[in-house]
Amino acid sequence: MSAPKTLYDKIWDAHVVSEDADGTCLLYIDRHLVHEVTSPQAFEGLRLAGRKVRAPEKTIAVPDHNVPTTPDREQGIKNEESRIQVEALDKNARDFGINYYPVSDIRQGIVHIVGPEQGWTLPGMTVVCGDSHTATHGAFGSLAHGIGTSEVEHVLATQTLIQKKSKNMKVEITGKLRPGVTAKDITLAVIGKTGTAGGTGHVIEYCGEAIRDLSMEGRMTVCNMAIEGGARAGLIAPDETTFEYIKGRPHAPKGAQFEAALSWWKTLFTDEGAHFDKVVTLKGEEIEPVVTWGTSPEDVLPISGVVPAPEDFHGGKVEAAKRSLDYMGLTPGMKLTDIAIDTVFIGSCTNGRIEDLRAAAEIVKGKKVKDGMRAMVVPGSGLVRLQAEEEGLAQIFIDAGFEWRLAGCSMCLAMNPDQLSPGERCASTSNRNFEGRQGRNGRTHLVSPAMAAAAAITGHLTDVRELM
Ligand SMILES: CC(C)[C@H](C(=O)O)[C@@H](O)C(=O)O
Ligand code: SF4
Repeated sequence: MSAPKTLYDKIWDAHVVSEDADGTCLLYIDRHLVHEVTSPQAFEGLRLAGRKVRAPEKTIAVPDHNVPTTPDREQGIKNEESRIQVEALDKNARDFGINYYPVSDIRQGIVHIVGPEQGWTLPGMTVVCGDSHTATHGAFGSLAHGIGTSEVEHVLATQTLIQKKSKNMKVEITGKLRPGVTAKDITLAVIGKTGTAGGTGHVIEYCGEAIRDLSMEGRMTVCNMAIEGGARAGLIAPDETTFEYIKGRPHAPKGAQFEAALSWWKTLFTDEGAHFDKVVTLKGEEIEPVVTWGTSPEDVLPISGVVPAPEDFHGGKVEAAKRSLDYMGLTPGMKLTDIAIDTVFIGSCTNGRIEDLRAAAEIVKGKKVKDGMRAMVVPGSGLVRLQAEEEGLAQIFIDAGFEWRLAGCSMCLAMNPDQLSPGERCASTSNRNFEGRQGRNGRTHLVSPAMAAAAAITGHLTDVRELM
């Protein structure tokens, strides 16, 4: 019998084309997702070399970062740099004959939401994109790497990627989550525990009862932030929840092909006794709704906590905490629930899926957004938007005073008109709270969709359990 393998080992081994003596491998890539920010130079490189895209049928492009999300967006993009990037993608998609969802297409949205939604992302695949949050696709038990622009060109030209294998890390969430606690709280709590470097050099497999109990949407939220924990990728073994989600999607296999795929997908789990280089365990029952207080995704505390003092930390983190508190305009000892919020952003590839909007709408229903608050809901794709309208969620948000937007990355990062002004403070369902991330001198508190909704109603960071 062969040695027991992890899920990561299995997918890796199935994709190695060749291996050098030093362990550098050439990996076959099953899906290449492309957005407008990291691809222009890559396509230009192909043009200069007179090359074609090697596998256009496995290459999928969609503009997301730079697109405005206001209803008037068909009038074009005002910012020149943004407009040029999106126009370049339009042209490159046409010239190279790849799959494309332009801004005018109802299926357009954030690349990590569109891929799974359209059935491009499947278990056991290798998926790459010139974007760090490609880890999202690991929720299907696919090995999903973020890559740089020169690698984008390499994959476009050859459908392969040069990689060294990472180590195996297991993150187990045991037991059940308590009411009001979501996938976002899990993934933030994990980073709170491991730090942003905890996963460095590793691919994380998330497992345990609390992970098994999550929907595909929740699993994508968890894997999305693997990169924020420093990992190369995040993975969850596929199961009935996965197969059910995939079945019938436009690009998923059909009929006999589905059955054949299914019999392989069912082998995609970590064998009994397989070796992990690092193991982290959290108890599901002990996870509370969390928020970030600082400018790193590891600055996580339960909402019942208080703003920490620099002296609570050790080493380099003391200075970092000082700087964070200064930037965030917070005083040690202040209750987290006393932090006043002026902006709420519900969206992004972390939390812009239908389940996220349902969770937020559940809290918002019949209530009003606090006076003076700017609150927006930005569905992750045109199809999520449509579904939310059909389910009556859009109306709940609109009635409460939220702006109801078109799909895109929006206020997750300051590359489009949705930005914070200096000093503004946002409860955001996105994944990064770096300085300036949502706009120059803007302040970001990362939270779940339900927690963001609660803050929109009360005007301050709020324990969502009080509104349930
Ligand atoms: C613009 C893009 C390259 C970037 C990433 O790689 O993640 C963005 O999506 C982000 O979230 O910061
Ligand atoms: S939604 Fe945010 S994290 Fe996701 S791809 Fe867009 S900018 Fe990056």
